[in-house]
Amino acid sequence: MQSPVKSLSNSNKIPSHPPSVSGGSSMLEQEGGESIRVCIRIRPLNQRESSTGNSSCIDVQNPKNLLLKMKGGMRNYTFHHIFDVDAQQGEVFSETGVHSLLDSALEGYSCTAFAYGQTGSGKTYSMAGVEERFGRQDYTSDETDGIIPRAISYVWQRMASRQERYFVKSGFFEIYNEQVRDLLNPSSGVLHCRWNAKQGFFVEELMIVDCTNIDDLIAVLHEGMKNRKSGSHELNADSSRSHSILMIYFISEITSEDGHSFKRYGKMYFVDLAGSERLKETKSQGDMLNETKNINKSLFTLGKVISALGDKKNRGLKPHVPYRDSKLTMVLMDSLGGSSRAIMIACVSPANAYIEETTSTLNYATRAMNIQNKPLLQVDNSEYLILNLRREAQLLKLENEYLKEQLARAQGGLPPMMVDFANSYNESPNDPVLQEFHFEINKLREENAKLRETKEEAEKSYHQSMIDNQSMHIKLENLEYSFVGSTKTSENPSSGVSQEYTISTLLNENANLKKRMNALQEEQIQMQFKLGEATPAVPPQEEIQQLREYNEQMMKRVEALQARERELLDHLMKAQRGRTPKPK
Ligand SMILES: Nc1ncnc2c1ncn2[C@@H]1O[C@H](COP(=O)(O)OP(=O)(O)OP(=O)(O)O)[C@@H](O)[C@H]1O
Repeated sequence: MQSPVKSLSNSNKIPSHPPSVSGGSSMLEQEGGESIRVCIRIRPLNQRESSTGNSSCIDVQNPKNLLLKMKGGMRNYTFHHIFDVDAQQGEVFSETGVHSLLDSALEGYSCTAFAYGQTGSGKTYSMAGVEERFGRQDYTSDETDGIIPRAISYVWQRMASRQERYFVKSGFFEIYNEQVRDLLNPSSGVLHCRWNAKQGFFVEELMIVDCTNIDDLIAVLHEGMKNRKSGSHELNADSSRSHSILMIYFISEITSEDGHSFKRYGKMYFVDLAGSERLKETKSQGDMLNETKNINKSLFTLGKVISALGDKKNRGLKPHVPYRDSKLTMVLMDSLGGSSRAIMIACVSPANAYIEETTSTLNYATRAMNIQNKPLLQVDNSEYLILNLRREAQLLKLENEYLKEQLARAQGGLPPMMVDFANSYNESPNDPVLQEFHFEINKLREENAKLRETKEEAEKSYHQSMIDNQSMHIKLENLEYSFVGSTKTSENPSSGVSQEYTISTLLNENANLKKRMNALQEEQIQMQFKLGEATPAVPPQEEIQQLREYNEQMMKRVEALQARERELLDHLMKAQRGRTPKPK
């Protein structure tokens, strides 16, 4: 496909750093969704309006607030951005945030920019530029170019600066009198709108062309604009009588260092809606009257959809949204309350004669600000696989860090919480990126197994300390028992009195030891209780060390007691034989 358009003039050069979409009022909502960014554009009063004595009924306070001068007083409106009458096309392109949408489309998201407003309010001018220029063979780009030609130029520059390889495809259709028509292949007649789980609503048998360069895409725009249904009426000599939808698909192929590639499917829709108009104002008759009725019907359905989605009462609920009531709302389903990122440009005339239409547009736009979308990345299956593996690797890394941290704190405890990764992924695909993930996961698994082993050893050593304590306790019990026996023996009047002091000292010593052993046992029970809990409680190294030292101390005391016992028994025996050496 050839086009006379080569590139945008220097005066229209797009800034290299696109402005943030969020600006002051964030596009991202706390609830996890993303609201539609709504901008208002006020066009200048036209000649007809000025000559009939109209004045402006809109007072722009600042880029976010405007006052509407109504009969009963002023009404304040707030939007994400307001373009006053003197706003230039380049400014509209940058401040609407279309840049950001295009960048998202290149990342694999679905995005939509749509223009809404009364007939003659500047929708086509904002979206495409001066309509009549598009049919001309000598068309060259200039500053009247609207959002779409600028977007094409911008996105082509962006693609050139990115590493990924992109395949660009495009289609252009219109909805006229509730019938879908292919703007690139008008002879194909009426097309059907179908639905499937993967794509949602889509136009069946629509011509989709490959665009290998910027000119191909510009040519799609020109061809479609030329074929679009238009008519002349009281309010607009070149009025679009249909809703037009230009679709641009960006299929990106990302190639990793090892040569593996996977795909992302991003798309950008530009929707130029037919005007919302009052029949009496347009003075439509015949076919045009029917068109106007149909336009209003589909816009009425769009209004119902916006109301259902934007009504704060419906937040968190699943209200009935009448998407299926019109072709327009069917094809916009994904853009409204779906998985797209979206921008609405609501165009208004400042003329006080149209204050009713302007009020209606501003109210419509206000409701649209409440719509929450949940943008989703469109990727192919292998990408999902990689994302899952990445997640798995991340979990293993976390486990690994946890184990290391626990080991650093202590040389004991229970095995950590286990995640059953073994069954979570059964495929062993051949491609290198996936293999690399498997390799990394296996490495982490091995490392984790080793860490667990070390922990188990530390745990065993801890348990051994416990067992030593217990056996020490038993020894002490036995020793105490033997002393109690000795005491009984010492009560024998023939045994003498000098040993009384030694026996009571030993008994005191034993009682103290027993107390300490009970305390130790108590500690041990608590430790066992801790170990039995779901959350692994690892006894700190310090604690184990203390237990060991305590064991050693007790061992010494037991040995001392045993020596004392031997000495005492010896003393008692000698005393019985009539020789009574003094105890030490
Ligand atoms: N901001 C603007 N600055 C200068 N001219 C404008 C501006 N907006 C619109 N116009 C002019 O006003 C006329 C009507 O605009 P346009 O065709 O874009 O309206 P529309 O909303 O698309 O109408 P319809 O719904 O009937 O197609 C055109 O001649 C257009 O060039």
